[in-house]
Amino acid sequence: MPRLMNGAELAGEIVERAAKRAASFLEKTGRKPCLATVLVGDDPASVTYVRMKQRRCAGAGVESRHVQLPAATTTAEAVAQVRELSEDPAVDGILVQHPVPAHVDERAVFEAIAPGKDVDGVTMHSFAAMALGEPGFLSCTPGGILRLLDAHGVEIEGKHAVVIGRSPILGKPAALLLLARNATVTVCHSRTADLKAVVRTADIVVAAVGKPEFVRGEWLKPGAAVVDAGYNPGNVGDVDFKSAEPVAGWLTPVPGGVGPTTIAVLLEQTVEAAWEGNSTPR
Ligand SMILES: NC(=O)C1=CN([C@@H]2O[C@H](COP(=O)(O)OP(=O)(O)OC[C@H]3O[C@@H](n4cnc5c(N)ncnc54)[C@H](OP(=O)(O)O)[C@@H]3O)[C@@H](O)[C@H]2O)C=CC1
Ligand SMILES: Nc1nc(=O)c2c([nH]1)NC[C@@H]1CN(c3ccc(C(=O)N[C@@H](CCC(=O)O)C(=O)O)cc3)C=[N+]21
Repeated sequence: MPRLMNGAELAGEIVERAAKRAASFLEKTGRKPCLATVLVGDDPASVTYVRMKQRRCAGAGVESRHVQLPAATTTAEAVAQVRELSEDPAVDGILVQHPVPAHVDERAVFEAIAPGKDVDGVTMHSFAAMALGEPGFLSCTPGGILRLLDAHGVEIEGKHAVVIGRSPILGKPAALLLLARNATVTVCHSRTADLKAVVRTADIVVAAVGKPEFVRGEWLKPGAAVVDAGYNPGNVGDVDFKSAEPVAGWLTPVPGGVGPTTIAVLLEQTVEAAWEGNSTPR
């Protein structure tokens, strides 16, 4: 039986610490740290995620301000909105919910986030910092994944980490963070020739595919640490939990694994952003 990597519990600890720092920020400046969330369109899953983030903020003494833009918003309009938030001294962090509608240039909207407010780690600035191993805001889900591994004593240095998926906010930055910790990293994607054979050699597997129960226990090296970043409709991960459970050494549940740590890192980085700069005393 694997050791379960409990993300809900770890997230609770991270949020508790962030809440204390948010309280002292309030004491010092007379205002709470503030996260602005931007949602373009009304995709029901995105609406749910944004609500979850706002609820977590409220519980930690972080204010949230929501900007809802219609699905027909143009790239220029969305960029202008985000720029406004970037210039607003009362806003400490900005999260633009991915995905935006197909006609909107998501990269352009992300780049309108001021680097000091990129608490979701989606800008080229943050990405470059992760790639170079420089300090900066982490992409939240990969940041949470590293926290989960560390909290459970999973060794990273010198290990073979296989990341399945190479999206800009998940797979690719997860690979960069593991590399910065001296793992030997392989990044797999839809054109990978023999995925099963690669996964078989992994000490650490990060599944970020977006396909329910895609990774099977039979693919795994016995004892591997398996992180399931997938979050598919019906709260189903990208790893087939049942077949992975008898083989893995460590395993994240879905729900209660990577999801809660993602939001915890977002909150932590928002409080950090508030302390670091744009704190205008009232
Ligand atoms: N818990 C959390 O906080 C978060 C969870 N998620 C979840 O993580 C999952 C992935 O999300 P995201 O990265 O945004 O998804 P994307 O769809 O952007 O990326 C999926 C990646 O998986 C690869 N892929 C697709 N099919 C295969 C295949 N058959 N074999 C190998 N690789 C394949 C794609 O390859 P290619 O590049 O070649 O197309 C791509 O790189 C989803 O379930 C999502 O809901 C996402 C963000 C945050
Ligand atoms: N710019 C951007 N940044 C993101 O971080 C981002 C995004 N866009 N778009 C969508 C995905 C998805 N995502 C989740 C976060 C938390 C849970 C989470 O906490 N899930 C709970 C379950 C909660 C429930 O459903 O009750 C769990 O896994 O235990 C899930 C999914 C962040 N995303």
